[in-house]
Amino acid sequence: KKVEQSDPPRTGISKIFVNGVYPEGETQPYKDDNAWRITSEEKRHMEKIAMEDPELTYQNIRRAAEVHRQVRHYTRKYIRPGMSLTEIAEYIENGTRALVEENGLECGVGFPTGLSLNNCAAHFTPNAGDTTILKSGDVLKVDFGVHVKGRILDSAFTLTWEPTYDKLVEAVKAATDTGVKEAGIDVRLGDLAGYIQETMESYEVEVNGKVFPVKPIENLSGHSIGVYQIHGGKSVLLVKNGDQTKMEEGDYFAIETFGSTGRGRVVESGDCSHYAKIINAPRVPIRLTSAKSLLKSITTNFGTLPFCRRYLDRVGESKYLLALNHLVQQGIVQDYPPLCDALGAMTAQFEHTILLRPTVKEIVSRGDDY
Ligand SMILES: COc1ccc(Cn2nnc3c2[C@](C)(O)CC[C@@H]3OC(=O)NC(C)C)cc1
Ligand SMILES: [Co+2]
Repeated sequence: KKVEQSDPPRTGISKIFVNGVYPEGETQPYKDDNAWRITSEEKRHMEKIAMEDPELTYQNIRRAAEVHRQVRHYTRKYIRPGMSLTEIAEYIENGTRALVEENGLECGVGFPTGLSLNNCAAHFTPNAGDTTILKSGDVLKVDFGVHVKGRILDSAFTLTWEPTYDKLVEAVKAATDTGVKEAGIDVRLGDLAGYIQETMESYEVEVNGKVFPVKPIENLSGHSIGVYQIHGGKSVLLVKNGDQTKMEEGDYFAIETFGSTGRGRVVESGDCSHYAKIINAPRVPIRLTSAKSLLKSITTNFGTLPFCRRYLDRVGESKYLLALNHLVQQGIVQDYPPLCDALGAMTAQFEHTILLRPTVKEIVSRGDDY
């Protein structure tokens, strides 16, 4: 008998997909490829190897994607104006941890639950004591991640409860779908940015009789994703540029676009919540004892995955700010403050994770919602 998901979502996904086979995402053939990659014996063989290698297998990222789809399905119904951002974050994180059957660094939350409001576009999640309450006129970007064996599913969507900014939301959803559609092996990042920009700029939003063109946020980007590494080093900007770097076979990409009715540019603003160990940080001796022990806790609990202050609270750390700022100063931990456009601007985001498989492009985070 098929096991159904509970509400709130708490049934481990392996109890539902008992044979360990998770749904393949939407697949798209690579452009002007005339099906060569699908029929090529060599490409199919390479893919077969990827399927079998436990590290490379697509089952890890597909399991993370199924968790993401089920958690966001319930979350969209649950989030209501009047709720605090903290209870929204905890709903998403509790659901994610239960469904992925969190287990140390084997599988769990991929990165902090982004809940950026209105002019803020990214890297905001509440710290302890944050009393922000969601309002009906807010435009909320929900950006959360799930990882299985370090394969991070990074996907995001925008929620509104009034129609004022529907055109902004539509513009960004369309721009992200353009990015997904035009992405492919050997596609230049600078060209892909141009296609995204073109779609985004073909929209405008009318707010109280005033018309605003939708602008891509020029200093935000999509990015490649590595194993336990949210940013794999390649950035997909949102405005046309000359970056000749190509997307490559085997790459995992977070294709995300951000639109704004404001300047189309973000600046760091407000208290930081998001942090991550710098991958190949210099091994400098740490003099400050509290910083030494905090670093040990970060390495144990998060490795190189991004974390936030609430996650430090949760694993029992306290009075850690001095030590944390010391690790940032020493270039061991990177801080990621909230990224916001001007006050009064409204921003929206949509994001999918895509796999550039040898034979096809797989939009692994695609659901019936977006
Ligand atoms: C510390 O927690 C995180 C969580 C996610 C990321 C993933 N990411 N990496 N860069 C970005 C992101 C976000 C969170 O997707 C939002 C867009 C942002 O683009 C950006 O800044 N681009 C410039 C380099 C041009 C990074 C850190
Ligand atoms: Co994201």
